[in-house]
Amino acid sequence: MQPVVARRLTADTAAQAGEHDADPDGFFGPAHLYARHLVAELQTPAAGTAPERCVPGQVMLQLSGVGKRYRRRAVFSGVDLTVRGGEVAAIVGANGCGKSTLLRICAGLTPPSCGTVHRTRRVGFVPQDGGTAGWLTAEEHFTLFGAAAGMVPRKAISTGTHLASLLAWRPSRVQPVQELSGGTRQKLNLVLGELHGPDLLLLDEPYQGFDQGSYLDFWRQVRSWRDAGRAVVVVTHLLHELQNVDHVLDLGAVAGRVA
Ligand SMILES: Nc1ncnc2c1ncn2[C@@H]1O[C@H](COP(=O)(O)OP(=O)(O)OP(=O)(O)O)[C@@H](O)[C@H]1O
Repeated sequence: MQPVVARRLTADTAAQAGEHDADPDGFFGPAHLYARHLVAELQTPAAGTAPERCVPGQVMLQLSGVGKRYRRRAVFSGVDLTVRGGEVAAIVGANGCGKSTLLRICAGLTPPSCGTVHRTRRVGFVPQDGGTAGWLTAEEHFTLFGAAAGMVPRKAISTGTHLASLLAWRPSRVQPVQELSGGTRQKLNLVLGELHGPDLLLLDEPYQGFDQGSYLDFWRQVRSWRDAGRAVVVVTHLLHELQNVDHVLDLGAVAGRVA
C-alpha cells in the first residue's frame, strides 16, 4: 500500500500549498529538490514488496456482507464479491449509489461499517480524482511512487515510461503535470497505479478524458493484466464493455434494497 501512502502525501502537500496561497517554488523550493526530499522520506521499502508471480485463480479480493453508513444514512449493505487472479470485475450503478466508496473500502482507505474485506498485499489504486502534484514532472512522479515501492529511480522511470507507451503517451522530461491535458493526467494516474506491479488493480473510471484510441488501449491493458493472472476491479458507467468482464456488481440494485 506504499503507493497509496505516497499518493496521500502528494495530495496533502498540494492542499498545503493551496492553503498558503504561495508559489510552490517559493514555498517548497525547486520541484526536483522537493521530489528528492519526498523520495528520501519514503526510501524504506514497504515490507514484502519483492516481486512475486501472480497466481491465476488465487483469491485477490473478497468482500462478505460489506455495508457503509454515513451517520445514519445507509449507502449500501450486504455486498459480497470475490475476485480471483485472472478475473475482471465491474462495479456499476447510478450516480451516488456508492461505487467510489466501495472501491475505497476495497483499497483499505475507507473502513466499512459492517462486513469483512480480505485483499492481497500488493494493491494498485487509481482514484477518480488524481493524487498527483501539479508542479512535479511525470518522471518525478515515477521516481517518487517507485521509491515508495522499493524501486530505484532508474527502474521506476524506465517502467513508468514503458507503461506510458502502452497508452500511446510519451512523457516530457520537463513539463510539469499541471500543464498536461486532463486525459494525459489520467494516463499518469493509471501508470502510477500499475508502477509497482500489483496483483490487484482497483480503478475508478480510469479512462475519463481518454480519446477513443487511448480508451481502446486501456481495455487492451485490462485484458493483458487478466491474462497475466492479475485481478482487476473497475468502476464504470460504460455498460457496453460489460461483455468483457467476468463479474458485474450492480451496486445500484444493492443500494436500492438497503434497510
Ligand atoms: N465522506 C463522506 N461523508 C458523507 N457522505 C459521503 C462521503 N463520501 C461519500 N458520501 C456519500 O455517499 C454516497 C455515495 O458516494 P460515492 O461517491 O461513493 O458514489 P458513486 O456511486 O461513486 O457516485 P458517482 O457515480 O457520481 O461517481 C453519496 O451520496 C455521497 O454523497
